[in-house]
Amino acid sequence: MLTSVFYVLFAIAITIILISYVFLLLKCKQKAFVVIGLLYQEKKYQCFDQAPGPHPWPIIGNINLLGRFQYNPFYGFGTLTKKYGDIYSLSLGHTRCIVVNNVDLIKEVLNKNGKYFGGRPDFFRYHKLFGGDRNNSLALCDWSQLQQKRRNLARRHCSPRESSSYFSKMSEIGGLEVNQLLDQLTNISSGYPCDVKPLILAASANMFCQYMCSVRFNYSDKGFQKIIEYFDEIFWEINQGYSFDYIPWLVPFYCNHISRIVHWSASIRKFILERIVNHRESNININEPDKDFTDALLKSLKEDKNVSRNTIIFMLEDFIGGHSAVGNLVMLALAYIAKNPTIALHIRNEVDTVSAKGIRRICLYDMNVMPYTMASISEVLRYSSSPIVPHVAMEDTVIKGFGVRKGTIVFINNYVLNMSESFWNHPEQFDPERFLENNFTNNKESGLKCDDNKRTEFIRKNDNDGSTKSKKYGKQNLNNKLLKKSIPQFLPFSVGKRTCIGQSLVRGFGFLLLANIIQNYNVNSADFSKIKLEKSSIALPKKCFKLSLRPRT
Ligand code: HEM
Repeated sequence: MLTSVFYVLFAIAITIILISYVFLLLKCKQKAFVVIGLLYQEKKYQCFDQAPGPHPWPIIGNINLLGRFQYNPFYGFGTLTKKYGDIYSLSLGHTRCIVVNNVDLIKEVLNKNGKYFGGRPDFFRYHKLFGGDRNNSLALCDWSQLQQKRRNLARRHCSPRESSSYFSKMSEIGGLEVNQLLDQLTNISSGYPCDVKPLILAASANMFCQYMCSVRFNYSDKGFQKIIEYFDEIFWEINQGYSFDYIPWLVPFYCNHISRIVHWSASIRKFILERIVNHRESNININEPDKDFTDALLKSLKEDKNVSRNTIIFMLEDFIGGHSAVGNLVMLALAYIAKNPTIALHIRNEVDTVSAKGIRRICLYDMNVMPYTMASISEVLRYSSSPIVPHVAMEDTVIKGFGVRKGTIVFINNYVLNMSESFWNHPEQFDPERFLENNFTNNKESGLKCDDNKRTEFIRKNDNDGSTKSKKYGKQNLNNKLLKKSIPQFLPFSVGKRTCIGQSLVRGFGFLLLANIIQNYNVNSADFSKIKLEKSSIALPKKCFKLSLRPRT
């Protein structure tokens, strides 16, 4: 009896494996049918083969290859280029994917063909993170008119111009919150190792909450602490990849993990409703000018019948959640500074010069005259190579002559760009100087690598003129160094229609936190072996390394 059960199960398993294998092979061979023009007002199609790639295994496809590079899948993607070229196909489970590994291809996907690649992967996890529907999320939804509307609504608040009132509001709020953070740090800054991450996240969260919703929370508020922790968990989660994303029948094995995700996101939503939205909703005056982003959102709810209350709440959640990215980025910057004391010295020189040796705090307008500090933030972004959220082809299309079928996931490998020796000198070294230059000459024309410094005459301007000049030519500091303005292969926030909306907030609030901490503290670590910084991620685990902060005398 037992033997026959065994044979039946064995036969079922073999059948499943065979069906899966045939299915996978067929998917690899399918061609993309792409419209190439009109003939007598009829669409003319041409079919294109998919890019070649490694041979898939039944059921798992090529997941085994990524398993080998679990610590850094994007490094793994890079090594596969040696065999398959800069664009190749993979099957992850039964999902077809392409990986693009050079700057021209990346721009071909995101800029030239952005309208065809506006989708996002349909992972079960993504739905669970956003109330059962990933289209509630700004970053994980497919492209739609609603998404365009949401982006337009957010633009003014999230990408403020330096001359705008939004920018001065950011500076003011950021400065006040920095004072609160420094107060908190005095309690723990004895020079002994301490867990600074929760405080930095709380400061960042308060900057976002005040800027977007005109609300701030006490650092000792237990509800606030929990929500920051959950946001941080979600930020880590979004930056991870799991086999069950591609092999859905594995989901039941992860049900505890999934319940945790649901709990984090439901708790965040409850907090935002109870502590921010409900009160504001009852007091909204449609005739008064917008006080903040929350006002703009709530008014759009009244004015536009196509905008739902859910949309508003999830948008707020997405934007407030941006604080985790900033907090993690600042933690990373502090870790690199602790490891490289000369970097701290350079930042401190800028801070001391700008603040007349600490007479005042650093404000947002100082960004223009502190290019080394800004360069350090860029170098953290380069070195950590935060992955670009995968895109999905929304219809059959063609990239570099290879067919890409509707539903194909596109991995944009910006890690290879950030670590390429053809673009950067000694890319393995952490060196903010690579983002600085001495003059205004265009490096592209000279054929130099983007971090080669050219030494030509630079007209010295006095300090008062510095900010006007910096607006015109890029960021200039008091030592006549400039922050390089545009580096074509440096795409930490991606490009195209789905580019990051929060980049100005990242640079602004990140700068304020970093510069003011360095102004006041020497940052060190008692045990550098505990500072584990993974490549291809700016997300740190919830419990990460401790740092020693010693007040500057
Ligand atoms: C270090 C911090 C950050 C990095 C490196 C980063 C990077 C990125 C990247 C690479 C994308 C994907 C773009 C694409 O798919 O082509 C993205 C999307 C997005 N980011 Fe950020 N981001 C950061 C912080 C923030 C913050 C603070 C906010 C909000 C306040 C934010 C809001 C968004 C949104 C809403 C999207 C989705 C845009 C869309 O799909 O239409 N990000 N970000």
